[in-house]
Amino acid sequence: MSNQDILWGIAPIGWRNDDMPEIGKENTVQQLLSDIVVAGFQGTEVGGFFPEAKALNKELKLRNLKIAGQWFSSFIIRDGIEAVSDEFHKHCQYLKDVHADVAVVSEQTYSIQGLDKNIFTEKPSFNNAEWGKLCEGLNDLGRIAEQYGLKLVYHHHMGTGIQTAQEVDRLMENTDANHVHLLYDTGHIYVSDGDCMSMLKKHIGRIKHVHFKDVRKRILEECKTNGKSFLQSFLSGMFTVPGDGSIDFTEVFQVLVDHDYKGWIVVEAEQNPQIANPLEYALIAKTYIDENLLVHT
Ligand SMILES: O=C1C[C@@H](O)[C@H](O)[C@@H](O)C1=O
Ligand SMILES: [Co+2]
Repeated sequence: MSNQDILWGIAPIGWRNDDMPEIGKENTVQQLLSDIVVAGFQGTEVGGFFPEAKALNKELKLRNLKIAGQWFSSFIIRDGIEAVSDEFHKHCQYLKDVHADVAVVSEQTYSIQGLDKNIFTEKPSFNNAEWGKLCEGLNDLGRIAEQYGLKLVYHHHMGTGIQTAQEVDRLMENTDANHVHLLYDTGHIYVSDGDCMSMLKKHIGRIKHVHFKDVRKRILEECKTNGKSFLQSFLSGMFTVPGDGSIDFTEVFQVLVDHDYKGWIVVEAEQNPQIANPLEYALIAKTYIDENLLVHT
């Protein structure tokens, strides 16, 4: 594997979190991007607080950084594909303008990820008609993404209708592999199913984007016992950067390398920036990657 095949990024979510815009407000885009350079990453994903394309490109160029992609909350089941397509075209145009590679899509109809509900017991499920509508709609969005030179990567997520390995299997079976790819997020599947290796091995051919999110198992168990929401769980420290939690990333990385994975691996650890200094944790992640993952390649 050559070093160019994998690009290493870190998401803005440790500095400022789109799920909770009130925390980390003091962290500017300039501060975030400069911290990313200091920590030694090659790029990031777009956060909700990022400026328009021209201004962002200038800040990126100053620091020789790249954009991997950006999250898009789709409501295909609730609003229908036509309404979503209009919005998605605009989203993809912005991503093209900032030279991104992927459009991260997550279906948010009935999602409880931002609500004050027990994230471990109250997730929604889709009925057969909703599944059909979603899969067809994602195929359409995948074709739109391609018009902008992007790959649509689907983000399975806690508290949504596509959370468990079984739900991801069904989504992969019923969408077109040419147009709908998978974003593999270690943290979400570990919290959901207690295992992150099966999904990786099963769908490695569809995985075109990766989020490295680690989980502190002891805190996960506490959050489960107390029936916490998604937001309360991450504020309690359920997630952290690779090497600081309970997931064995050497195993994960080996599978990616063995299957010649090409693309981004983005460290993504939402924590409260007032408790977990974002630059300090970015450095912990990079040191772990350099000393435990890249050392064997
Ligand atoms: O990729 C992600 C984007 C966030 O907005 C989300 O809530 C987080 O958990 C995640 O994995
Ligand atoms: Co993620």
